Amino acid sequence: MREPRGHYDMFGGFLLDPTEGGDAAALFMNPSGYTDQCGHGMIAIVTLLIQLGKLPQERYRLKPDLMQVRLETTVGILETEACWNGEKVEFVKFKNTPVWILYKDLTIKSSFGQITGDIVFNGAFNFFAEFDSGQLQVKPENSARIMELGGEIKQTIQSMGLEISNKDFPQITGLHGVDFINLRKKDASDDSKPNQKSVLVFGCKQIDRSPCGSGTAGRVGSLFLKGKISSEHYFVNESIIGSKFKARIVNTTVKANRDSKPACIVEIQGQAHLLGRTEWWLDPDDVIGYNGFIIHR
Ligand SMILES: O=C(O)[C@H]1NCC[C@@H]1O
Repeated sequence: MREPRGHYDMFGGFLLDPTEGGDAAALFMNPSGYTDQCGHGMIAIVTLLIQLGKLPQERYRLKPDLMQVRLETTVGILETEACWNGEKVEFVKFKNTPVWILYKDLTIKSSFGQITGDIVFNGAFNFFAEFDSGQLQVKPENSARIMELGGEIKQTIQSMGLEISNKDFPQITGLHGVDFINLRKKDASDDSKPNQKSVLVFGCKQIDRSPCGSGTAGRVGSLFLKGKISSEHYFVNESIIGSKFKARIVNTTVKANRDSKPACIVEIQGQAHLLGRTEWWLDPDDVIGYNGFIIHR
């Protein structure tokens, strides 16, 4: 996702042929390299596959307007359901890979002061921390501060020598991102308003524009595992630019990390829109554009 074709915060995915019985396969990437789970990318890819007619009509399996699509990812085959009205995909739901907590209530020192949060597995390892919106509000105007602090927190955690790995997916190690959360006051049974506004700083200090599908699963799953929310209601997470994902706990009896950790499965619902199609060319004489570049922040 490098310049000149992409930009610093751009997120992408390769659509690949399935090899393990799924309907399609996806490999996600950001400017710092490949990444393991991407919820907003899955919602986008399923929308694209259906709206461009890449999946046969006989896959209308559940109800006339609900299609089941199985996506192969680096964290296994993930089940999705898409609501297709014959013209557009109205929403996509997917069941995230099991969420579990690696480190609970970890306190670290930072230029912001002491910050306490959890390191959670949601397809990658992320550090989730709540911030008082009076002190640090999740909004585009604060993105430079959030980005810097996210990079600092990630570096601090990485230098602590903590074991950050998953026995179910040995290829996934280390911290992927830092999730900044502002809680919203609302009645838990109100399923329409956001429960929180959040932003994930991931990779080499990229700012997520989406509410982060896998991160929303990580946050909701860890709140459930800590006994802070029930599985009865939807949980709505709002991104830094105001887009929203809805989440709900759909399985509370799973175990993860080779059966050593209590885990849960969270279903995420969101919407994507197709923007266009681009054709890129590679000119071997173009010493800059051939490999692309990023200007680190
Ligand atoms: O939606 C998500 O899950 C992704 N967003 C950026 C980083 C995460 O992988």
